[in-house]
Amino acid sequence: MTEENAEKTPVEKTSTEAAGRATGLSRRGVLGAGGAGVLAGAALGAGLVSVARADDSAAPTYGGRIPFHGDHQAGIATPVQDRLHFAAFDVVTTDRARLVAMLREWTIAAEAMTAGRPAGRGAVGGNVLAPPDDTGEALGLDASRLTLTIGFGPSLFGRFGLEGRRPAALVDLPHFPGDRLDPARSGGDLCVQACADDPQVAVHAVRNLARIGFGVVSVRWSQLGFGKTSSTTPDAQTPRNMMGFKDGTENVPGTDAAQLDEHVWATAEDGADWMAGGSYLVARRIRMHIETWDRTGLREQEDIIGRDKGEGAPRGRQKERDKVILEAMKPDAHVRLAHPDTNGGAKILRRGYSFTDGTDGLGRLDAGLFFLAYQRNVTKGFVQIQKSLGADALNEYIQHVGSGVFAVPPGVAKGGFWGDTLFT
Ligand SMILES: C=CC1=C(C)c2cc3[nH]c(cc4nc(cc5[nH]c(cc1n2)c(C)c5CCC(=O)O)C(CCC(=O)O)=C4C)c(C)c3C=C
Ligand SMILES: [Fe+2]
Repeated sequence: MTEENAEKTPVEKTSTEAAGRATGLSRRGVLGAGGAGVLAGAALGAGLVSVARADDSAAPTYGGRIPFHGDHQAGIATPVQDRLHFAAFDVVTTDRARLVAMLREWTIAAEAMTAGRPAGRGAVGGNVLAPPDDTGEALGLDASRLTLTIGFGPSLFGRFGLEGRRPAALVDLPHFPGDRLDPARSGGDLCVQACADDPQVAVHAVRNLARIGFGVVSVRWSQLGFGKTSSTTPDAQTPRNMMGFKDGTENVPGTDAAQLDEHVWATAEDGADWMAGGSYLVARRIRMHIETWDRTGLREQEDIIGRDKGEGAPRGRQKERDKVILEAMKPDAHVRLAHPDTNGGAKILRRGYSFTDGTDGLGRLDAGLFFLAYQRNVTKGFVQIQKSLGADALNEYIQHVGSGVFAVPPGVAKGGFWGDTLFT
């Protein structure tokens, strides 16, 4: 933890102190600018309202602000918000200096937007002959606990003088049986994970980064998510996925420093000194055959998962948090195969979201789970567990259709920029 963040909860609680640090007008401040209202508007609109709790069990704390700076990027161990906009980018320039300049600009914009301020000089009030710096759709909205998390894909490391800097842990994912990966929904040189309680805030952030990056990056694919399917706060109510089951019961808690160090945060000894304090992200778009699932009997559904549907209790137990008895589950139950005891102790921090992208032209919902998982070692984490899930009874009801793997660098210190440990 940096000195500054050491005494703070993940959601910044103070208003006056942080307001003093805010450099620009808030989104609300811009709208309400005029006379004495400006200062008050700046403090409020920067999203600096106090929130009673730092977990995600409370009603959405629109306006809550999650600090951008720190040893680790926000959006990994911090409490999971309700909405996602994830985007993967191709770098379209061959000029390293332009890429670095864009990362600096992105960082400044990300600092502003996660604090509830507009990008650049804002959406209004500037030169009327020039396009505004900010696209404007988040004017009047609070920070909404927005987090922006950047990652670098394997394809970035063959260029820009980064040859030899690719971490050994950033492996290409192998082909898994049943994969039907669409290249148009896979890969990417960079990714940005935007999470917020308000979907408009998340979409606004990605849109403005894409706009700033024009000529340097172009969006390769993106995914919206509407309901978290995991939690980093075990005391909070566990969310449900599109199959109706509680999802995220057994996850790495965002407050458990020992587990985070063991399973999530990379160290210099892991092979890449620039990744110390970072993590590795696996993203998978997993389509669910919802209609088939909905015609499956309740007992069979519960056997497939290995937990009951109502309470989320493991097979043979009563309560969600009761210790699992793997032998009480069918040999091909999802939880049994994914459990650390079946995988040499492997644990990943899941942070996925449900998605529904309309229908597929055959009258079926194009819905599922946009699976996001952070880990210190992709081979020992996702790859190990996914291999084990080759025997999963759930496979009859799901298909992996998109994929990406990214090195997520450590957090940014004040005055630094996204990826500075890699590029400088
Ligand atoms: C490779 C990793 C995993 C993939 C891919 C995956 C897909 C997937 N999972 C569900 C639903 C549930 N998963 C649950 C638990 C669970 N899943 C994984 C890993 C992957 N899941 C792990 C590591 C665990 C925890 C195992 C444990 O330690 O007990 C559960 C149970 C509740 C919970 O603990 O989260 C559900 C439900 C779906 C629907 C899905 C693909 C669409
Ligand atoms: Fe799972």
